Amino acid sequence: MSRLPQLVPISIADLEHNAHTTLAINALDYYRSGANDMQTLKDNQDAYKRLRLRPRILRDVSKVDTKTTLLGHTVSSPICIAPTAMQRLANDAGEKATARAAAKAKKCMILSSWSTTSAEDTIAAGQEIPVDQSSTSGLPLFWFQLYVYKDRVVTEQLIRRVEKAGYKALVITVDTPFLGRRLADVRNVFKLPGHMTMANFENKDSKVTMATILDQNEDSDEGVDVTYDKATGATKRVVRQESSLAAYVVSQIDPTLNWSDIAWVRSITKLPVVVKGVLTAEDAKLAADTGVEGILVSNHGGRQLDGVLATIDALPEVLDAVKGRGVEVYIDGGVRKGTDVLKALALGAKAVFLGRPILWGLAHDGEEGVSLALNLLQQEFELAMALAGCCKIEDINRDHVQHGTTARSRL
Ligand SMILES: Cc1cc2nc3c(=O)[nH]c(=O)nc-3n(C[C@H](O)[C@H](O)[C@H](O)COP(=O)(O)O)c2cc1C
Ligand SMILES: CC(C)CC(=O)C(=O)O
Repeated sequence: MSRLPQLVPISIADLEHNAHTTLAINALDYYRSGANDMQTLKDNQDAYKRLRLRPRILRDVSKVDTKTTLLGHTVSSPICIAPTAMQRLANDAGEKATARAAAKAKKCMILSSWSTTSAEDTIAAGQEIPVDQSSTSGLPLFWFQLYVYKDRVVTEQLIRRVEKAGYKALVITVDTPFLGRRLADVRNVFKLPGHMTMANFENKDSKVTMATILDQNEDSDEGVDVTYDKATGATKRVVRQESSLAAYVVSQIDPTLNWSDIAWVRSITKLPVVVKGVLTAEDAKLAADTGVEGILVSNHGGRQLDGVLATIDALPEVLDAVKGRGVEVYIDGGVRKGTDVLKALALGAKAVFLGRPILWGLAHDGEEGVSLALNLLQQEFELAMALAGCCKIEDINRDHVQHGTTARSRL
């Protein structure tokens, strides 16, 4: 495959370009893909482009402060890191590099259950970064993303470990009873390279190892390719394997998950709970009824059910549904520019979470690359705030954004 030259990155798009030139194809495809036609993947970004900003002028924007709070913790900015599995595919330092960059920027990072570095080692890497604990401009914050295993003992053990390690919230992913069908991963028969592990499940007491699944998958006869011989016109059916991730999810993740399980998790931990993957008013109300502290409006970066709303289009109904219920509402999916962050906050999101931009940074230059991705977004956001007449997060409101391209007075 011919590779394009690298760019000196000055935007997330440049970092993505560079990742395309350096990553091995199975990692690149795994990271960039959405499910099926990838309609939702594309729409997540397009929907931001359909919104227009309404700036205010003459407001003394010489100083812009982006600090905010997440479930009572002050962080430097509402720009946060979404959980993405298997970060060592991008760079050998993987989740440790991301944690260090998050800590340096005093931002919130959510670690995936399916990280290639353990929960303990990841947070320890972040905690190695010296921080002034009395700082009022924000502190690093680590949350843990939980996949609920069929085996509730495995799930509970993991919760105990992350509580002990110092994670401050559990983010339960609720949109993955089965893995969405990402065609490139099926074609590539995606596998985690042998020297990497799903590090949270490698202890000797746990029956759950990726190796077990890979072994099972070696014998699997799922998936068929049809090849066509031009010379003879003959077709041949070639049996091949599925993406090992899909097999892993089927074998381990509980598709019976329902609201009573969210209540169960709440009953066994003192950590606040965020549900990740809510897209409708109906489910937002149920989440609030269950007593969760946060909702992350997410379509999993377009990787699960293709054809759902872009998250920025789903956000208003979720916010309306839980208004006055004391639940914080966050968003992820398609955030690539500072103006996207401003639009999401103007519509009412408390914070935005970045998935792929962090992976592109990691692939570009490990910890430095993640810092670069965070800094580029942060600088763009500060500039967007200033140009829209906002000095602090509380200044951003619903009047700063509108749907459509027609002036409001003519709507
Ligand atoms: C490669 C990759 C791996 C992901 N792994 C997880 C995961 O382990 N757990 C999870 O809840 N979400 C996972 N997600 C979804 C992200 O948390 C997030 O919802 C999504 O990436 C946001 O969209 P964006 O990539 O456009 O920013 C993953 C996304 C990607 C791209
Ligand atoms: C291991 C994967 C199933 C993690 C994930 O959520 C994803 O790839 O989107």
